[in-house]
Amino acid sequence: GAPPPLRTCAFLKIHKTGSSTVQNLLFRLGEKEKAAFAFPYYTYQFAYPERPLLPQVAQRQRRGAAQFDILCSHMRLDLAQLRQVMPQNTVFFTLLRDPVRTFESVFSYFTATVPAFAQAKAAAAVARKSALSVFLESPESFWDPGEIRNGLAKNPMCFDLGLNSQGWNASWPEDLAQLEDAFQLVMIAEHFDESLVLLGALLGLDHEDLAYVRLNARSAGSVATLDEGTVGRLRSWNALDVLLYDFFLQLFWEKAELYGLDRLERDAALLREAAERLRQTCVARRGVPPGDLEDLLRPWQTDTATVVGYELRANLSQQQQGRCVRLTLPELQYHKNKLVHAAPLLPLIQLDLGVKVGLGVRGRLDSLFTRPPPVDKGEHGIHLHRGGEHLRGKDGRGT
Ligand SMILES: Nc1ncnc2c1ncn2[C@@H]1O[C@H](COP(=O)(O)OS(=O)(=O)O)[C@@H](OP(=O)(O)O)[C@H]1O
Repeated sequence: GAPPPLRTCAFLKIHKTGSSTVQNLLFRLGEKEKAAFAFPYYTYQFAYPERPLLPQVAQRQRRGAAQFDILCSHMRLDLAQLRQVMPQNTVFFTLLRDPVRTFESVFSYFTATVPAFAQAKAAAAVARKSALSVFLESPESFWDPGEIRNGLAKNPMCFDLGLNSQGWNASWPEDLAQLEDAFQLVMIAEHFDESLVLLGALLGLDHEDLAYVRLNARSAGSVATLDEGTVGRLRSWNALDVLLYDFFLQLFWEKAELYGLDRLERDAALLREAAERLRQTCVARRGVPPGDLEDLLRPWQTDTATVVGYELRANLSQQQQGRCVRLTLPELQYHKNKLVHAAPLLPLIQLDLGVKVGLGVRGRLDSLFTRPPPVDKGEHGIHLHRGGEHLRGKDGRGT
């Protein structure tokens, strides 16, 4: 018979954990299943790092759908609002990565745009040291916790999870318990394939559905080698992310044992084979520098990190091309594509305020990615990219 429909799900996309790879998989699945996406009305993320989620939700596909099926764009978590947007039976899941690797990646990618990092970089130029080492010598001296754009400068995973990420606080155990309760699965990037197998079990997906290529990876030259001292300083600066990760890593292995460790390894191997087949079909060259990539497949670059991509095979059939382009399509292009081809969008969320949002006209959508964003701090509490330089940067709409 027909496969069971995809379960309704919300993926909290945490920066620099491998989240674009998971998101891409959800986009492809959702498209195939004609799912109703709750996606950001304006751009590729929901008001980040602010948290007014509701007014930012728009949808496409399955016109007249009574509810959303998938949500997977960047936001800073606000569980209450997320629960209002998504139906009650939604599967919540997210992905964590080793906190040292995560922070190194966050630092490298956002050096110029997170103020605390930018200051360290300026100081480093004078001291002729690396920005990261200067930052870690005295992070407090660069870090103004009152500045929202510094959210990613300390415990970035906790920040994206909506926690108080600035330091130890009394509500921590309760916050963790709440997350454990809310998320049916917390995947671990260091066990990516095993994580996907568990996700597949949760959402009713098979190996072919779960095949992926690693997206949004930096070039080897952009990745810092970390000595032992640096690792220690990174861990102590991001102590809450370390606690968070250790907690969910343990939980991950408990889930893995319930699934059966042998079975998990077997299924992860099958998944790797499926992924390898897909790569063989699609990819001519991996690790391709941005200059060699066409616009459509070039991942967003920042001033301080080089992000590599994929060159597709030349002789693909039209059907293969559709599949392969989607497989390697970067986050911003996937969103843009959805937005541009989404006409007419449906007004979906009726705010308490009695204001209807989410209804767009085609012309406005088409220009979304070519003109500066509307700076609307206005009536409906929509704070688009307020102060979020890196966010503007990632859109490629800035300078
Ligand atoms: N499958 C898999 N397994 C392990 N690691 C992976 C995977 N896919 C992506 N990555 C790494 O994740 C980093 C990109 O994370 P995100 O996509 O979350 O970044 S972003 O916040 O959306 O910009 C980026 O890390 P760095 O290369 O260290 O920057 C990717 O290499």
